[in-house]
Amino acid sequence: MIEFKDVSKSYKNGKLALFNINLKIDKGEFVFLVGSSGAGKSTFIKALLKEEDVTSGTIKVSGKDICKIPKRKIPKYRRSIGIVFQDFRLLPNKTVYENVAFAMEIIGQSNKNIRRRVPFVLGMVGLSEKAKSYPSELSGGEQQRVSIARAIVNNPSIIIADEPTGNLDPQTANEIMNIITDINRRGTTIIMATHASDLVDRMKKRVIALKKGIVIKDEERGSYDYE
Ligand SMILES: Nc1ncnc2c1ncn2[C@@H]1O[C@H](COP(=O)(O)OP(=O)(O)OP(=O)(O)O)[C@@H](O)[C@H]1O
Repeated sequence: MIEFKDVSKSYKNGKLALFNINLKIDKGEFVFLVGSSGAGKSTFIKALLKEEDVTSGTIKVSGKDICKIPKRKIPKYRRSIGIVFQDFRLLPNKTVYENVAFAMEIIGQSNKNIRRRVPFVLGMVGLSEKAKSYPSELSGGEQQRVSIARAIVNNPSIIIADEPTGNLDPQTANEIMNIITDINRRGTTIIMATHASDLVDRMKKRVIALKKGIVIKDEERGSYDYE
């Protein structure tokens, strides 16, 4: 499903952020991406989203070399991936329902589909009762649930979660992990960058550790430690 082949990335200032990355992530896998600050996690994610071009090597997603996607088709490619951020990034003037519906509107889904699908995903993340609330009326955990609903509403085959529990207390973080695990069980590939060592150790999923842009560990049922 995802394949990095000899991928390196140096930024314009000469900083080498990824070096010779070779890895495959299968459909339906759950992968933690770990490493200290500056190790290259964000660059890895940006390369996958085509927000940054790599300097050399190829990245294939669902059999397609994403380096070759023409500019005008990049938005369509990005929409095949759901993204969850640490800081939620909800639209403050839209309700919970409208935030999720908006993700369907921008890809031209019919009102009929939207009316059917949005309540379903809000149910999946346990937010049916909050459909009419605004983000400012929600707890951090609830806001993250909305952002997860928005990420999955168009049925992406991959979800990228960049430190999704970073702003949440431990119990709320656990609830969010349960939701992400549930989405993974339904067949969605999950790539989650995190510093939450306790979560990584408990989940016993594949762990890819980066250090100075190099993969220093790639373990099935792995643990957080990477030194
Ligand atoms: N736009 C940029 N221009 C130049 N250098 C950059 C740029 N973005 C990142 N870097 C550098 O590339 C390296 C990898 O950064 P990256 O943001 O990928 O790390 P990270 O593992 O995501 O860190 P964090 O956990 O703090 O988010 C760092 O040395 C960083 O300073």
